[in-house]
Amino acid sequence: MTQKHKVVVIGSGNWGSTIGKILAENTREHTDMFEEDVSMWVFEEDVDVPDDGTLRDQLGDKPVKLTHAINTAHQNIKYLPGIKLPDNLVANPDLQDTVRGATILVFNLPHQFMSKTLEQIKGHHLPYARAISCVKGVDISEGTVKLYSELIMEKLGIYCGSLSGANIASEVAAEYLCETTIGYDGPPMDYKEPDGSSRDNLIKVDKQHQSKSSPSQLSLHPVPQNYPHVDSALLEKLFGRPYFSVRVVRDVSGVALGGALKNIVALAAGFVAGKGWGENTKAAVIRIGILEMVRFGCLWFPQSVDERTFTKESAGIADVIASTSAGRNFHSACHAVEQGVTVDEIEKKELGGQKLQGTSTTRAVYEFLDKQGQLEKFPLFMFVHDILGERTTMDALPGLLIKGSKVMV
Ligand SMILES: NC(=O)c1ccc[n+]([C@@H]2O[C@H](COP(=O)([O-])OP(=O)(O)OC[C@H]3O[C@@H](n4cnc5c(N)ncnc54)[C@H](O)[C@@H]3O)[C@@H](O)[C@H]2O)c1
Ligand SMILES: O=P(O)(O)OC[C@H](O)CO
Repeated sequence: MTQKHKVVVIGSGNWGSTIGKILAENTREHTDMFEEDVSMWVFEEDVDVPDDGTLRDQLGDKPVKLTHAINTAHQNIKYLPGIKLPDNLVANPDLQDTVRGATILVFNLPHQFMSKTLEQIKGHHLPYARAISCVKGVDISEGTVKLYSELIMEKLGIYCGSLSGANIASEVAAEYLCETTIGYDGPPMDYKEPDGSSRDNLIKVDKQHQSKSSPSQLSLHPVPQNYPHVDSALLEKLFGRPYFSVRVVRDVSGVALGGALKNIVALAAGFVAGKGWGENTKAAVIRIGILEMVRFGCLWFPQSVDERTFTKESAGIADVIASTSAGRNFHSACHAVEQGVTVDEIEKKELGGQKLQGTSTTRAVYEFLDKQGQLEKFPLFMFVHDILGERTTMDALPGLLIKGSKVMV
């Protein structure tokens, strides 16, 4: 192989910076396969410098640009404070410059910002780049439901897998052992054509990744032969760390969907905790939530979602467990009930600019199910939506759980 992969991260929040750290640690260890520097696109903003002697020596005591803080102090002082980032993780405020020439794009943004970001990237990336989406959410538009891995494929015309798991960012950044799942089912003919840039050599990808409501076929440019193959072995080298155990599976949709829908269940669990109703009630909510996650996958991603992903992989059951105990969605829902305010208010007040994914996912999923006339099959998702919009109260939950205890997949 004569070429090395150029890896970039798009997004620099709590998880974006953590994944950036992992990638940069690995590109430094595998310089035979990857360029050592990893560029990270940062949505530029002015940030206050924490009252810390070393940081103040490096950055001063006036607000600074976030990119300057990351590239000087090697710390994301706003979204991942207290964690040392490798110095080969290079913050870049210019999105198009970040993706230029990159062969592996890792998307790690709150889903709210994805569509606009993809519009800005279009035409500035390599046609044969490959992508991994770490985004937890779904895109609902014109009556269809799409995963962000799909949206990336459609908007940029490049193959995209997904990464999701029980991965509370602060714990991963502190290097406490955890697992993750990567869904990747890239085209088998990826490297057969010597000239990857030739338009004549497009590869057709057929229904291996698409939801029922999306187009079933996509034409892809093969990766030139002189790059290391993007396959499960390469992905394990790029993402796996002694503290971050990676399993690669083929169920891209199941992995992405697990990460998106568990946030609705985490909100429900948080509401229960806020009421002080205890672990049995929370367990009942989790059980029904998992059934609804599986049902959603089976209904709208029947060709691709493997039901077992939800029960066997970190992207399924393990993520539900972590998120219903310690995630931001869980804590925000809990505090909202305790303080008698909305979850949106808690997000603004307590999260320091971080973005909840569960509230907008709940609203989007509800809107989609409503259009499909399928709401009654998802009583817990409906309940979370109604609590968020103050259309019902927590007193309705016991009745729902008793009804839900008879719910079968
Ligand atoms: N934080 C976690 O523990 C965690 C773990 C696993 C997966 N995830 C998922 O990773 C994804 C990214 O989450 P995160 O935790 O890195 O982000 P975050 O919640 O820390 O969000 C803040 C990010 O949004 C950016 N931002 C703000 N306004 C923007 C705009 N207009 N355009 C573009 N970007 C803007 C900020 O610069 C910052 O990088 C989400 O889908 C999340 O569900 C998060
Ligand atoms: O903090 P949350 O609720 O966004 O959850 C974080 C991760 O998704 C947990 O795996």
